[in-house]
Amino acid sequence: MDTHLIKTVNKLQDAFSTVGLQNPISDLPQIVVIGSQSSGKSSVLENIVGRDFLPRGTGIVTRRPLVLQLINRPATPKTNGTIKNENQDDIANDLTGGDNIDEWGEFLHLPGQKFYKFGEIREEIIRDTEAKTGKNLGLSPQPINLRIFSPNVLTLTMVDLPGMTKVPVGDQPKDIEKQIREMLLQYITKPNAIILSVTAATQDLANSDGLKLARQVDPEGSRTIGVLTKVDLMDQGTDVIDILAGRVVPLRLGYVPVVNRGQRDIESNKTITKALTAEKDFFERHSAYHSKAQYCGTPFLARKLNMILMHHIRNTLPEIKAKIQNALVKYQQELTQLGDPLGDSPANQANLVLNIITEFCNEFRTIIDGNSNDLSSFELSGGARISFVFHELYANGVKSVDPLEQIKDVSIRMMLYNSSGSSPALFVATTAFEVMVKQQIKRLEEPSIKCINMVYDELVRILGQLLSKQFFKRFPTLKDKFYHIVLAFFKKALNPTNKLVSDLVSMEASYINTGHPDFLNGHQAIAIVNEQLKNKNQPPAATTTPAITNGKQKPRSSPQQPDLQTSQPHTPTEDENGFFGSFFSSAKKTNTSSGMMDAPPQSLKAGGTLTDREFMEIEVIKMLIVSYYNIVKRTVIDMVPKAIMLNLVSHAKEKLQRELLTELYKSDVLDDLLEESEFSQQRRKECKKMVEALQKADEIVGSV
Ligand SMILES: Nc1nc2c(ncn2[C@@H]2O[C@H](COP(=O)(O)OP(=O)(O)OP(=O)(O)O)[C@@H](O)[C@H]2O)c(=O)[nH]1
Repeated sequence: MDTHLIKTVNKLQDAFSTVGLQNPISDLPQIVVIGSQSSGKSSVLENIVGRDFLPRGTGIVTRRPLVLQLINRPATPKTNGTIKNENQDDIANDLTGGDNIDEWGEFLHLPGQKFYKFGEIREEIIRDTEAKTGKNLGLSPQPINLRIFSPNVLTLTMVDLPGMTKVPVGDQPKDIEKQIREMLLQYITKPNAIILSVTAATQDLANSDGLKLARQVDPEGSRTIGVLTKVDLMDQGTDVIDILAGRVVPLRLGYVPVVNRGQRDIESNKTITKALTAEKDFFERHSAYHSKAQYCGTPFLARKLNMILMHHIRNTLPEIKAKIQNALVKYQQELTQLGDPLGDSPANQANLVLNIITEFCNEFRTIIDGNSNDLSSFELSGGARISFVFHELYANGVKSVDPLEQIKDVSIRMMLYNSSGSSPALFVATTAFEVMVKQQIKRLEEPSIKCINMVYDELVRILGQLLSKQFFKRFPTLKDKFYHIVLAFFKKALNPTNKLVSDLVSMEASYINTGHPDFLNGHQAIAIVNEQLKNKNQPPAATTTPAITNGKQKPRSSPQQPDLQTSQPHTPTEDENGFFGSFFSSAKKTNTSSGMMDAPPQSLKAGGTLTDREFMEIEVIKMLIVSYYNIVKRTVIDMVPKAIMLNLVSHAKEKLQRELLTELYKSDVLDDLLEESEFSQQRRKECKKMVEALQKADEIVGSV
């Protein structure tokens, strides 16, 4: 093989292996040898490879495909430090099978076994062929896979195939011709196969089986080279000049006449080197060829192949160049992101910390305000999540609190008794209403505090997002510090926020503004309830009369109170007219029966059937509670988010930067803060190495 081609490919392969990229030219065309039996295919292949390792001879010799992978590997440096010359052992290794530690063969079916003697490779091919096909000329499509490692070969694949034959002999099946054709087609149909169609010059070219088959898969002849063997065996006075001139069966890539070793040469162990010299002499001395001797013989065939391979490589170069360029851009970008290694200059360090703090805070504000560059279209982020907490979670949480859920009619009744003190009340007790509504307002503190915690969680989430930035990967200590400082800052802001929010709720509870324009006044409430009472006392219409709860209407009957719908309408007695009517009436009954006045029991409870007045009082109170509660709900839904924004979110937006600067922008901590992570240091080295290697690779590709 052309050493220039080998060197070029090696350079490209080196360029790629140093940068760890998949080598795009590893896929060089396969060279496939086809032709009639004994036309000299194996001989041609051997001459091209320059090694004597294939079984050759008369009759059918190649009976299984031989897939020969040539693998280029660098020569082992000599102990004296000089690199071995590529060709220095060329002759020594010939036929004799002399050992060369840099060249060996390996069979797929004998993994791990290295064959340094090429004669032994041939023996193994014969042994394994017979093992699979028997000794009696049988054929098999099962390939023998052989890899040859050498500094002197191109990494490419060559395939030696059984010769085409028509008449079965020995153990061969009747359709041997068809079977072989199919076997060959499998290999030559691949578009990257270069077909070496071998025909003995002693044979009629028009009947060449190899050419006919090649034309089937390559009608243009763009990848078929005609090889004419046994030119030395032609009758005196005949030659292949007409064929070479394209006057017989023209081929775009032309024909190359060669002279391989004859059977006698093989038997006398003539070396390839000697055979090549003899071939050269033959063409130079032959009267028909001597003027065109440079276009004849194995070296010219090898050059032709090299040219085709070079052409292929040139075609692949733009792709290689693009791959190198892309990788270069990628690594250069990463290198820029990693930044330069920091010098010890305190001014540099301080500047960097300042920049990181500024960038962090800007980004933090941007995320909260929703102006971030990487806005997601899949999920809510940053400020939008906080807004969701306020307007969905918190607002709905507050709206769902039912003030009457915890207020039973009996407790209202009890409260009414108690709030009127020792004198019977004249009308709806304001005190009872206020006491009850205040208790209910206090219940709004819990969802409000929960809302603060949810917003806090969102801030921590944003913090996590920001800490995943590249520069924090580079400085783990700085990242850690940021985390703790910012978290502590948020936590500190929680206290005034909690205080402000609970104060807001307390404010609501501290003064019940019955003069609020939206508040349902007592008269309206009484009118509504009176209407209900009227309906109640007119059965059966009363059965549909609802009581008002939390602004909604629901059936009034409940287990805690007598079912007013079923109790008979009654005229209130004198006793029952007071708030304590029921109680006194029952107490009186007790006293009358015992005939004496006992001390009141330890625990006194209001009981007995509700009077209409009590019913009215209870319903009015409930209605007022619901009305007032709705006003308070609206206020907290409006105010609590404002309080959280003021003391937590906006506070962070405004004051976080100062906090970070106070804590981090100090000369005595800079050294520790900016200690780079192992990862960054390592990665920078890797990237630098890659950039250098890629630049070199780019140069190499440019020079090919
Ligand atoms: N004199 C002479 N003999 C040749 C030439 N080429 C091949 N031979 C002889 O022809 C015979 C067949 O050569 P091989 O290389 O085994 O041919 P093949 O095409 O591989 O044979 P099969 O694999 O059996 O089809 C051998 O005895 C070779 O020595 C040549 O150019 N000149």
